[in-house]
Amino acid sequence: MVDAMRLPVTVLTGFLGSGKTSLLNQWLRHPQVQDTLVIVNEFGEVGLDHLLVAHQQDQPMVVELSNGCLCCQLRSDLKQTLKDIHWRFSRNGVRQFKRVVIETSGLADPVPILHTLMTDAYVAAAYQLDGVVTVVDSLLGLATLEQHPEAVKQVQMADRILLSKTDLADVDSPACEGLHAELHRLNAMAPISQLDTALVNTAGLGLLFGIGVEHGFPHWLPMLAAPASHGAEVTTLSLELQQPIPQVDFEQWLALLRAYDNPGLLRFKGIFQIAGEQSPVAVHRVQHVLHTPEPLRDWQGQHQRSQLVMMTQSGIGQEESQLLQPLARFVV
Ligand SMILES: Nc1nc2c(ncn2[C@@H]2O[C@H](COP(=O)(O)OP(=O)(O)OP(=O)(O)O)[C@@H](O)[C@H]2O)c(=O)[nH]1
Repeated sequence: MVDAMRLPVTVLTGFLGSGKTSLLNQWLRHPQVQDTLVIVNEFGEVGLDHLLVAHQQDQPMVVELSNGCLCCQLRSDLKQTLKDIHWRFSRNGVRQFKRVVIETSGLADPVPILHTLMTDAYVAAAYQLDGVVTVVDSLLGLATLEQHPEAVKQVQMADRILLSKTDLADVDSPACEGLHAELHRLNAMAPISQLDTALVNTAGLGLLFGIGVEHGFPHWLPMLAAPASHGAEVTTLSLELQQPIPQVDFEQWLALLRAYDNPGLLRFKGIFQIAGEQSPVAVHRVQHVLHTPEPLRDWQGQHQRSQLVMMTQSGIGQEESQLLQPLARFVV
C-alpha cells in the first residue's frame, strides 16, 4: 500500500559516466513526471550535472550538492536538503513536487544514503524509499566492475538495473553476455532492462518510479549495516575558462582529448562556450570513450563561461597538465 503522506524517493546510481543524467533528462520530459524534484550529487568541487539536467526543463526543480559524496562528507547536507525543499519549492504554501530523485555521484556507495532515508526520524516520516535504480554502461560495465568496488556495491544495492549505451555495444557479443552473467552473479534479485529508446517512454517510467520497494523486504536490507566503502583515491580538478574558445581551437583540443590514452583518466566533463555561439556544448569522456559533443539548449541563467571537471586515479601530473595546456590561454 502506498503511504500518501510520505513522498517517494528514487535513488539513481551508477558508476561515473554510465548515463544517469542522460536517462533522467529523457524521462523528465514526460508531462507525468514534471513534478519531480531532482537532487544531484557530484564528487568534484564544481558540479555540472545541475546544468545538464536543468537544460531540458522549462521550470527545473534541481538542487545541487557538490564537492563530496552523499555517502560520506555530505550526509548531513542531504538530510538538511530533504528538510528544506518542502518550503524552498513551495508556491503560496503549496509544495510544487510530488516525488524526489536523488542522483548520486558516480563514486557513491548507496548504503549510507539509504540509511539516512530510512533511519533519520524526520526524513523517514516525510519520505519513503521507492527504490534503487542502477545504471550500467553496456560498453564499459564489465571492466568497470572488475576495477571499481564502488560499481560493484551500486549493482548489489539495485532494485532495478538499467543497461545504457546499448546502441554502442553489440548486445549479443560474449562481452555483453559476460556482463549479464556478472550482474546476475552480483545481484540475482534485480531485473535487468536494456535501455533502448523504446523503453525511455511513458511505459518505461515504471523502470524508474513506482517500484515500491519499502513496502516489501528489500534484498539489500541486511547490507545497510555495512560501513561506506570507497575504492582508490580519486583526484578532481575543476577549471573555469574566462574567454570563449574559437571553434577551430575547440576542435583541435577535442582531437587531443580523443587521442589521450592515460587509463588514469576516469571521467572528463565540460560545458564549453564557443566563440560566436549562443548555446553551450557539453563534452563527455568516460574512461577511454569520448562521446559525441552535445549542444545544450541554453545556459539556464548561469554566467556563460566554460567549466570543466576532470577525475583521475593517477593524480594530476605532467600528462594531465599537457592535456589542459592548450586551454590555458582562455583561462585569463
Ligand atoms: N550513445 C549513447 N551515449 C550515451 C547513452 N547514455 C549516456 N550516453 C553518453 O554518455 C556520456 C555520459 O553520460 P551522463 O548521463 O553524463 O553520465 P552520468 O552517469 O550522469 O555521469 P557522472 O555524473 O559523471 O557520473 C554523455 O556523453 C552521454 O551523452 C546511451 O544510451 N547511448
